[in-house]
Amino acid sequence: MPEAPSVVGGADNVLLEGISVRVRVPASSANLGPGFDCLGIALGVYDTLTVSTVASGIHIEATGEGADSIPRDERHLVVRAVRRGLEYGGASAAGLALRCVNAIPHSRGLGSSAAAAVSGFAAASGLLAAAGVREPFSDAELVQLAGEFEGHPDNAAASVLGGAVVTWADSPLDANPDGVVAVREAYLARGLVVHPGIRATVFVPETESSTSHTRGLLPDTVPRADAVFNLSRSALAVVALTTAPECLIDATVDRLHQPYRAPSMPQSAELVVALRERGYAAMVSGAGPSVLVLSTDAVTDEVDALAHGIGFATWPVEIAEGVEISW
Ligand SMILES: Nc1ncnc2c1ncn2[C@@H]1O[C@H](COP(=O)(O)OP(=O)(O)OP(=O)(O)O)[C@@H](O)[C@H]1O
Ligand SMILES: N[C@@H](CCO)C(=O)O
Repeated sequence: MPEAPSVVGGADNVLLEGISVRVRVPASSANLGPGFDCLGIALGVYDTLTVSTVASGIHIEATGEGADSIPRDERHLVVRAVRRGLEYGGASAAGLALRCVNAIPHSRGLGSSAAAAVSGFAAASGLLAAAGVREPFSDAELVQLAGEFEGHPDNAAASVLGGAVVTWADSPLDANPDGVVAVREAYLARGLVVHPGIRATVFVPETESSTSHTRGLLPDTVPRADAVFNLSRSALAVVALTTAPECLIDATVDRLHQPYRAPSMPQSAELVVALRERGYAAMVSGAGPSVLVLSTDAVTDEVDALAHGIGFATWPVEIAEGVEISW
């Protein structure tokens, strides 16, 4: 089993002013139907971020998605991830200047918060490397750091590694005098080689949906038949994504989360049904309300018009490479 990195560190090195790093991070779609919390795919919609060390304070210039609503101080998700990443690498910065150009829509099931976390840790990695403090973080470290920080390693791993991913968590057990306890969740991931014929289309509504709200709609226990159903379909999803795209329709049916979330996003549920009736492997993207189609053919104009009629924009997107860091 691959080793998860250990999250330790301090803030021994204060980085000099004038170090800059640039990051480009893709959006992602989690679950891919049945693979609740364990499958994801990177999508070619990108946030770009430039982070520079400055003498003091937090300076944030943001354009694009979320620019009107995100905080411009230490509460900013990317700032928090950069700070945490520097701490993990044994350093700190007196001040940070961020330039964010955001194209990933927020709260639509396209992994914006995971991408923000990944971009922050990737920026910290670049700053540490540019300053000569340490080697850049490995992909495994980025998955662990961003997964732990943001809570959705299925999104985070896709944004780190690109392509499609399988993620899993492991809680190593530690014996202490009071008994055996789980010490810490380790987040691990492996990439899949996506069949070259598969393309992605996302249908994005104007309406937002909070992931924490729609997670709260899920039951704590499910019928065994539904669990078995999803086991077989998520195993099939790995086959369909890599070697058998003709199985995508069967491989993207889910009984663990979409049925429970459907009442909170009726248009998404309606669009998934309409697309599947037309032969497309359609599913809610992550926690919704966007809808993802994986197919070998482009969607038709009729589908585009149908989606538009119920408030969704049609975005054909590439299956993306993972995060890029330059300094
Ligand atoms: N680039 C960003 N910069 C700062 N904050 C961000 C950024 N992207 C997302 N966020 C924060 O994350 C929130 C969205 O998180 P949420 O988990 O609800 O949606 P999501 O990540 O877009 O969807 P999902 O996790 O279902 O794919 C935003 O409201 C904002 O507070
Ligand atoms: N697997 C998570 C993804 C959230 O982005 C969910 O469906 O809640």
